[in-house]
Amino acid sequence: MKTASVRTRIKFCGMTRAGDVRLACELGVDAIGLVFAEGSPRKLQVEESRALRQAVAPLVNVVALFRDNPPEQVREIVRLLRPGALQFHGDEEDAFCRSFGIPYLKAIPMGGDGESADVRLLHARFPHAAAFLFDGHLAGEQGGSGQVFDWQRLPNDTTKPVMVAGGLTAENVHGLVTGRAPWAVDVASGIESAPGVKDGDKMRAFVAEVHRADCENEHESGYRWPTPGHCGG
Ligand SMILES: O=C(O)c1ccccc1NCC(=O)[C@H](O)[C@H](O)COP(=O)(O)O
Repeated sequence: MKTASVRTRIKFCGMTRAGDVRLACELGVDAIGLVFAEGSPRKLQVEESRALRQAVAPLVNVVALFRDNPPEQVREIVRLLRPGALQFHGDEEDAFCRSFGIPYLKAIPMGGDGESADVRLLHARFPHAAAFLFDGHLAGEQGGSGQVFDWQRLPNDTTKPVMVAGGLTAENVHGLVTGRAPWAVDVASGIESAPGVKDGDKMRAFVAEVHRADCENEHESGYRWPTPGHCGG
């Protein structure tokens, strides 16, 4: 898979507190995820989500997450929050996902002992997806499950950006980034002390480990950041 990117994008998902959002932005994450999926312990009411939206720093992307929500609900969230991307975790098809006029990320459940993701099938089924998010949960189950899947099953040949989620932590994300170099990593439970309650130390450690892995990839690829000392060299 090895993406030709010098920096792995980071998304922190399932934010429920404005202070956590502010810290995530200070740590330099690329996106924060706000969950509107029914039954999730991280699900937000519209008013809560508006307060979180206001805590997001400029240039940080907001992703709204859904799992088979009715279209009018998605439209209402889009109208009120103006997210930069939508993320779908249910049985939504391409026509539905793209109908809101905002780039969409399609979550692909990788839980269980399945085979490698079939890229041709995914591209045919979701031709307008901006990226695929390979996530550790089982088909039909909620995201944010904390379950890791076998990263060998990630596709090598997709032309869309690959995002990886599922049980990522500061302890294992370095191995993922150096081994597979995905476009982006996505984490919810691995930076929490309880569902929806982010832990500042875990957030810091996660970002630091992604950065450390990016620097190792940099040395391997021969790329050099224009800023001296960027990777401690
Ligand atoms: O986080 C949730 O509760 C959730 C519920 C329903 C659909 C998606 C959900 N989260 C999606 C994410 O993007 C998570 O970051 C991803 O599933 C990874 O979660 P984790 O394994 O806990 O890091």
